[in-house]
Amino acid sequence: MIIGVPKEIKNNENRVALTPAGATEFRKHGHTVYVQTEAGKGSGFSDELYTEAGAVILSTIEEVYGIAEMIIKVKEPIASEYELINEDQLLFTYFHFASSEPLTHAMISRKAVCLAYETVEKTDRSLPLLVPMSEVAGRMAVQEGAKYLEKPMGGFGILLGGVAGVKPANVLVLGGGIVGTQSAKMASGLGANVTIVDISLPRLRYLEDIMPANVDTVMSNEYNIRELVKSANLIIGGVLIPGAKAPSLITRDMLKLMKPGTVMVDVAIDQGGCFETSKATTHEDPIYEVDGVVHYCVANMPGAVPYTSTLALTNATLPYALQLANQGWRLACSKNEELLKGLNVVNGKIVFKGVSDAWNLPYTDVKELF
Ligand SMILES: NC(=O)C1=CN([C@@H]2O[C@H](COP(=O)(O)OP(=O)(O)OC[C@H]3O[C@@H](n4cnc5c(N)ncnc54)[C@H](O)[C@@H]3O)[C@@H](O)[C@H]2O)C=CC1
Ligand SMILES: CC(=O)C(=O)O
Ligand SMILES: [Mg+2]
Repeated sequence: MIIGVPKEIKNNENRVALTPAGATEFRKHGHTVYVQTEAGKGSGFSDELYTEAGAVILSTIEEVYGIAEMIIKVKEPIASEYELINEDQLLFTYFHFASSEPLTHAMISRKAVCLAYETVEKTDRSLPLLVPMSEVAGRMAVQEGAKYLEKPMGGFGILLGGVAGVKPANVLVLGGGIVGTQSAKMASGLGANVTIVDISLPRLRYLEDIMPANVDTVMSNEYNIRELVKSANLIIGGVLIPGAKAPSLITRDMLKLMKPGTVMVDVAIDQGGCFETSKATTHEDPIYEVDGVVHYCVANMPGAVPYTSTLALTNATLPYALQLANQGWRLACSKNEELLKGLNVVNGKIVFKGVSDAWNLPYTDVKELF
């Protein structure tokens, strides 16, 4: 198969979807890899390293989209890429369709085959291609939160861990999945008082068991969240209903209950966000304020730490990408349920229920397309 790796063009997105090690694996399986020049630069991989690994460097994004049967990317295509996408072309990347109606319509009209990293799902319901980036974003959420809690950055002016004789900060984590667990580990390690809320009692039970003593677990419901936001200094949003629009757990009226300078990091922004007042921001301009509350809503947080993120992401994606290249998407998806769940939009039809529900568009059972 002919594989194309474009350079990411989302704001400050320095990850790349394939490393030179991955290019070597594709070559060993008889595939041809085209990489856009400087695609790996931000992650520390020069064009020369790809060439040595057997890939061919192309100078423009148009050439990459023009030649490839499968495009491997990191982030969803942005508007300037839409017209480069061809009918039947396989796109393997994050899409987060439920947070973007224009992207959904664009991919329908391009008639491409869109296999989304974030909905590839194992039988134990884990999301193997989301996990590594959720680990990164969960950890980063605490770093970013700590930074914006500093007074000169617009925050309340509290140190997460406090010092002797002074209480630490209160950190509220919404969702105790991968993001929530990593955030809680980081924040508790710094000495903050952490509360994790989740709707899953077994998950809360597990977290209660493994977390240190400065982490509490609380059932997620409106009443409890309304109480907890009053004393929170940092709120981290990490809830997920796979493939669907995130629920708004923090409504606008709750901001009035918070202390001015409270910081809210909405990691779930890529699925539309779990705070009613969230709107996606960029690494260049990451925060804004509503009612005295600082909002950080960057949709590609791991893009800021590409050395870590590219390796973590490609460790997980490569085995799936190789299956797609070796067998083609139809055979690979019919043999592997995990990949089948990644199909979101196929040749103009929405085949993922969370996406059709998000935009009130018709749903087609993916099995009809085989
Ligand atoms: N902004 C960014 O750069 C990044 C964003 N993400 C996003 O972060 C979000 C979380 O991802 P993961 O932690 O991997 O998901 P996950 O599936 O591991 O965890 C989600 C948790 O939310 C809980 N949940 C669902 N509804 C809830 C509710 N009403 N109240 C409380 N908890 C609820 C679930 O029980 C689950 O434990 C996703 O939207 C993901 O796409 C992930 C990586 C990077
Ligand atoms: C998961 C995601 O949105 C990211 O890694 O950017
Ligand atoms: Mg405890």
